[in-house]
Amino acid sequence: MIEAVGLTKRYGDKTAVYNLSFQVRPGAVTGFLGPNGSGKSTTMRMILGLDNPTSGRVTIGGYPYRKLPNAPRQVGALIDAKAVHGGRSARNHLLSLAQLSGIPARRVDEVLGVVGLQDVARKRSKGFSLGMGQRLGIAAALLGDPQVLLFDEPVNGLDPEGILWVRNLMKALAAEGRTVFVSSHLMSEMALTADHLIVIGRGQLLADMSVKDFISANSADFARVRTPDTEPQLREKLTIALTEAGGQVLPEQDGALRVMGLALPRISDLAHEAGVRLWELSPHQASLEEAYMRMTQGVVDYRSTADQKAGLQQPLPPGAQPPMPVPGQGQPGWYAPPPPQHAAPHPGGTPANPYGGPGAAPRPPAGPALQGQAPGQPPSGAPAAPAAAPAASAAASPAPVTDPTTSEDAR
Ligand SMILES: Nc1ncnc2c1ncn2[C@@H]1O[C@H](COP(=O)(O)OP(=O)(O)OP(=O)(O)O)[C@@H](O)[C@H]1O
Repeated sequence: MIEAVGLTKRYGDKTAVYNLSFQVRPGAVTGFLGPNGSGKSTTMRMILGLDNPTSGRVTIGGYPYRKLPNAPRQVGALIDAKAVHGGRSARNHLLSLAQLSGIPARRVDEVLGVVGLQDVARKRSKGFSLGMGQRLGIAAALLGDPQVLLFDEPVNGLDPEGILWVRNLMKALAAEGRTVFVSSHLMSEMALTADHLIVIGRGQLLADMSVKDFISANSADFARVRTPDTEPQLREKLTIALTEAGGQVLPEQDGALRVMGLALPRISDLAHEAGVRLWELSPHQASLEEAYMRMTQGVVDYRSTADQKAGLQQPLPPGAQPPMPVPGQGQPGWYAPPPPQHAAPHPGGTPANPYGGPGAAPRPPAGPALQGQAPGQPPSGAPAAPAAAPAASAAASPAPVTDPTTSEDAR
């Protein structure tokens, strides 16, 4: 188990992580979510002893990483896939890591097979694509057959097939009873991969709950209602009737209405009483991505400006929120990792039922599980303006001897 208590990291007057407390348990994939610059990598680096906390502590199995007995066999990590000696072959890179940690050479070939790099094992890694580099980083993390695994943005640069492979690998590792902690800024990916979520914004804890609880706490049900396109006055009439009955009504981009706070039968009755014919009345559930965006919207450091001239972002009516697409998520299925240069048959996905139950009232964005300071209130020292890109690099740090992402030259 990984346990952080009051973890805080300051770089000068920049507070990267503030008073973070959480536990990452074995037997589950725990997703570590947050917008860019929210402190995920900094937290991971502190877990691995690559950065010292300004205050607070973080332990693995009760020990700080640097005091962990036989750390390379207990903890594996992918922090920066680029931190590899490019002149070495993938196999030699892994062999040198294995030697340093007393891991038998045969394990190198095993992990090369697991990540699908066996056919390019003798090629220099500097010729590797981003995705192949990620696979090599994952191979290094698996080298010691560790019980605790940390992956920082492991799907970066991977194609859809690679993303599915990583997803299934994480799940398989957790199913074996290992502790799997994986960071991402993509809620959609984490919703498919993780069992539990830790969400941070500007270095602070926003949520710590199971994916199931996150969905039920944050995915508001709503109804889509459509009146005849040919009679706009009916839409207006219905909007007034639904609003007077306590519903929240928002326009959808295609001319339909999004109605929250009223059950479907009630909407139907109100429409009937108002003499409004309906062309559509259907139950929907706001996507998890939308719930995550709402939760973190006050704590995003880097935000694009609208380019209305280019038509990239259309202005919405006053008070309206942008409607989101209804989710249709694919079902994961396990298959062996293919070599990166060969396309494997994609197992495809059966869309999950995207519809929630009708009529439930919308819940507040972060719900009861929202923890710590409110989003949008940064800790002292956290600037509201965009900061410089992180300078953190595993290669430049006093790394533990088997940190798989550390350049061998740096050791
Ligand atoms: N060595 C450093 N010196 C100064 N500031 C740093 C350093 N490392 C990180 N930061 C700052 O701390 C904040 C958190 O950075 P961090 O890389 O941990 O975020 P992140 O959530 O991993 O972001 P991303 O999703 O973009 O990788 C950022 O504002 C970053 O600029």
